Amino acid sequence: MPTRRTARLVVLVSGAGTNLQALLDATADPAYGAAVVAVGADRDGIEGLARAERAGIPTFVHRVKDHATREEWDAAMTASCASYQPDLVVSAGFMKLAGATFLEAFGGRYLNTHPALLPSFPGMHGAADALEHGVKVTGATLFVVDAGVDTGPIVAQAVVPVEDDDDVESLHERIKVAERRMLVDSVGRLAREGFTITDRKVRFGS
Ligand SMILES: Nc1nc2c(c(=O)[nH]1)N[C@@H](CN(C=O)c1ccc(C(=O)N[C@@H](CCC(=O)O)C(=O)O)cc1)CN2
Ligand SMILES: NCC(=O)N[C@@H]1O[C@H](COP(=O)([O-])[O-])[C@@H](O)[C@H]1O
Repeated sequence: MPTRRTARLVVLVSGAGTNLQALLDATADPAYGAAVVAVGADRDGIEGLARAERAGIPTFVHRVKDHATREEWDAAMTASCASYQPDLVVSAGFMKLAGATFLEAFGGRYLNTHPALLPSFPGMHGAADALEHGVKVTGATLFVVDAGVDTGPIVAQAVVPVEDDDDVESLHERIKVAERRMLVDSVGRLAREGFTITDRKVRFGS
């Protein structure tokens, strides 16, 4: 990881892209230390891609159904990401699991933000699963993606309360407020300070 030049980020999205927007807003300040150089998606017509286009950031889309196999889709995602020479790839609401080819190219520098306090409530419905379980606090986790599902080394976590009258939407919105702050703070630090991973412990600094 560079600690002096501006780090190059490729951000992957599948939906609204509010986490992407938080990164785009932060990177407007050169002192942040990182720039979004491309945005990738697994589907067309999403607000996340529109946010990138409005910001003048190049985009790419690879739909699984347009590829003969999941491995070919994974290779296409890998090639498109690699063409932008990212220092970090950030999955921000990207609803596809990365395969072996992608992890071979970007393992150790592929980050994902998840709407629960991992290792509790992994998968696609972190906020709903936490609410259904009846926990009193939940939150968001930024981690370095590995071959498992939401099992990688944890970079940062943010805690939010669960209120008695929460539904999934109100809880997820509260999580997303804390999540965006955590994502922006942590990605900036990773870019400016570098990081090491030893025995699952992620530490800032090189
Ligand atoms: N190899 C990994 N890839 C990714 C991880 C990960 O931990 N390991 N995290 C994700 C994001 N994620 C939750 O945080 C997540 C995304 C998607 C799925 C999933 O089962 N997706 C299905 C398709 C669902 C759909 O398209 O509607 C799939 O990939 O076939 C689970 C967890 C980023 N990638
Ligand atoms: N398992 C992946 C997952 O659930 N990701 C979640 O999707 C939301 C995307 O919001 P956004 O599109 O507004 O950034 C975020 O809360 C993110 O953690």
